[in-house]
Amino acid sequence: DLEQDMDMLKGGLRVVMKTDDRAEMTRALGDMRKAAQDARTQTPDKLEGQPADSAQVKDFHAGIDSLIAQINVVDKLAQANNLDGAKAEAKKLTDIRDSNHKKFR
Ligand code: HEM
Repeated sequence: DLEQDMDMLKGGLRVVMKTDDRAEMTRALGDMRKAAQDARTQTPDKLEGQPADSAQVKDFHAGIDSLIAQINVVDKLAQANNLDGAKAEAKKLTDIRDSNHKKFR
């Protein structure tokens, strides 16, 4: 469920910010991408009962999509073994998290 996906994102982000191992970082990013893709199929409690084509549901999907896009940016840097660059870009994941939590949590 959505809570599990969020917990996966949290664990993954912690690894990304901490690790100095390229393989470990890319694995964590893969887990985060999977969790985000699953979250996209869920409905937050706040949006329960909203039609699938409502502005709020679309905005939720857009928030998840921006998270996945930034995960991909971080992953490209990690793949290139630029772990410092990856960590710098990973800080933007927390901005995306915070702005979306304000709206949907
Ligand atoms: C790296 C990014 C993110 C992290 C680390 C993160 C982490 C978390 C955590 C730890 C929780 C609490 C889960 C629990 O109750 O056990 C949570 C809840 C939640 N998050 Fe995120 N989150 C992220 C991004 C997002 C994004 C992008 C969205 C929406 C577009 C979002 C929407 C929500 C919602 C709706 C809840 C409440 C879940 C519920 O209904 O119980 N999160 N998140």
